[in-house]
Amino acid sequence: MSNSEGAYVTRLRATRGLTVQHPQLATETSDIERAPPSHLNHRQHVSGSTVKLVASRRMPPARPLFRPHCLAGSLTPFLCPPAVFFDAPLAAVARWCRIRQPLPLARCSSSTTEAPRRQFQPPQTQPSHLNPTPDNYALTPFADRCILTVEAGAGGHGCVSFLREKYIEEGPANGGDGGSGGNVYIQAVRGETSLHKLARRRLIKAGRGRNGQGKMRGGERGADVLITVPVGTIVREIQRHDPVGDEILAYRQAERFGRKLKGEEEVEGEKGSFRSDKWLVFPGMIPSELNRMTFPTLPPPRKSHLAALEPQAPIWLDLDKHMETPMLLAAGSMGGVGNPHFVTPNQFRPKMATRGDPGMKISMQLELKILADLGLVGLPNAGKSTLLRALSNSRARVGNWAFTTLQPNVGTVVLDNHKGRPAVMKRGRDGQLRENFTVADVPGLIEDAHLDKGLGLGFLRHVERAAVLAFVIDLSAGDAVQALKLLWREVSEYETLRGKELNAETERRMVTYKPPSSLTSSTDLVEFPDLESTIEPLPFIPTTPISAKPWFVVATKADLPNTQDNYAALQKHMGDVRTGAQPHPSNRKNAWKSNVQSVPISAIRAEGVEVIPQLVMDLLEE
Ligand SMILES: Nc1nc2c(ncn2[C@@H]2O[C@H](COP(=O)(O)OP(=O)(O)OP(=O)(O)O)[C@@H](O)[C@H]2O)c(=O)[nH]1
Ligand SMILES: [Mg+2]
Repeated sequence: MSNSEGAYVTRLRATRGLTVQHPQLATETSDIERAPPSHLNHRQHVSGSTVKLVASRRMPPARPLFRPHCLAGSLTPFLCPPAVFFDAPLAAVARWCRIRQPLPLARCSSSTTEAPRRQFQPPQTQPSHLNPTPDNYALTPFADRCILTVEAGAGGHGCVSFLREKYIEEGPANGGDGGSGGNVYIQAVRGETSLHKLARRRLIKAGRGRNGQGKMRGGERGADVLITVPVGTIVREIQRHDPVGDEILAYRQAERFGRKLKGEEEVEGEKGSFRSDKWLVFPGMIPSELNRMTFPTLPPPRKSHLAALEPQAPIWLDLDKHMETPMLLAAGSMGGVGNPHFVTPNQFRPKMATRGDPGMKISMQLELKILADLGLVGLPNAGKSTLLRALSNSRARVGNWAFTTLQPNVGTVVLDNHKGRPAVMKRGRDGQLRENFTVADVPGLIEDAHLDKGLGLGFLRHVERAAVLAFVIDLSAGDAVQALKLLWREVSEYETLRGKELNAETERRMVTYKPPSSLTSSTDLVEFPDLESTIEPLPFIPTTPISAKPWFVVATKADLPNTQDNYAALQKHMGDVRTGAQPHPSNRKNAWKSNVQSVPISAIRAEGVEVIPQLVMDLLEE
């Protein structure tokens, strides 16, 4: 790590007699040593029963990355950087600081006894793509759900204008009509893997139509917008504000029941009064003239003919296929009409035009149903991120401590780079030759993750969204069969929990059923309230049960000594599961076990990983 920007660690409050099990990697230690000086003495400030300090050039993130319960002995001021992780009770995190001195290993070694921990093993190889230093990573922004408001373009205003030429002092009306607003389209495309770009934008507006101009020139159409989302996105409408739609409804009702519309009360016959939201008048007009003016009946409210292509409200779309052409979400509104539209035998020079219609606003929740083709499930520090690096060009963060990965990393494994024969020739569901598949490396699961421990339920949700699961098991970290059982226990407990919640949710919705029209009340969305806090949670997306998904085991770190026996036991267990001698680790009846197998690999040396793409492709067809 270059030390130009300095190393950041967290200063810890001092207490006596506690153990510091030290920076685990030699690389990290040397990073700390090379870090620029500061005023702190580590002996006074490092305490706790176990702490791993890792230096990083990254500045503290703007938002907390950890939730309190994910750290044993929760840390109060919640500003943990990605670079620091504590895995045992500590006094508190005080503030950010720079380290002055190197942290000598000897001084920090244990004095009080703790539960025995795995001894630090220095890395064998030089830093490389598969054995990177902890600061060699790229954080891929990721979001799998977001709330988005789209607004179709408003129409441009009509124009009040008159012909003026030599010898024609008072020419006829020649104001052009306003242009219609831009449309909002949506398209699910291959290659997108995350909704983070949309999550950041929150509001997407199509362009407004331009106003009409003199000499009968119509306004230009507003610019359309296209929202591209990953394949497997669910779009659910939360609220809708459609002023023109409401007007059309009111107009039809008034026609049917013979009621007068707003603005027509005071006048007799067919003429209406001035409505500032509907009419535009000649700019040179004085107020008294305006008062004397009579306005014709407003033209009936209308929508663009494209509105017929909009999906029915409330919108619920399951975009699970690549779309060749975009789909219309909200059509732009119509522009206002120019003053020639109001010429009558009595009124040759009307001084009014109509304003363009306001655009429709729709608030939607977008959620990724499918995260990736392959999901890597494993205990913390098992080697998932290293495996992802070995399979793809991902630069997921790798570090020899738990919870290095805090958010899913989605990498793409290229099967065909168009430079020769594809690595694996398989056709996807759409009949096209597959060129790649995606792999999601999710944060590690720990015991009781289903009770929201560790990084909790959010990440089990990601596990649920992969088509095939790979259980990554560290052969050097104790009994591999037990580890596999523990992972399956968490996953299946989560499945049970989800089933219960789904039932409760269905019951609740059946009791408090609201017709869709009441959901789409147009008055709710005039301003943008904090939708995330106001909306009721939407129902879960039904997906295949986790235990019914195809899965296999990746036994990693097979390069380390004394791992053969562990692998042999695991292989035997897998054989037993396949033949039915042992129950499926999830203990579920309809669990998938037809072709379960284990693959021994060394991700750090990229050995054995080449069989995984073929295996995944086979399982994706199941
Ligand atoms: N010897 C050896 N070490 C490995 C192998 N794979 C990963 N490691 C090391 O194991 C440590 C943890 O690897 P990560 O890839 O960060 O593990 P992870 O499962 O992503 O960890 P979390 O993100 O914290 O859940 C790193 O120090 C890696 O260098 C391997 O095949 N052989
Ligand atoms: Mg990781």
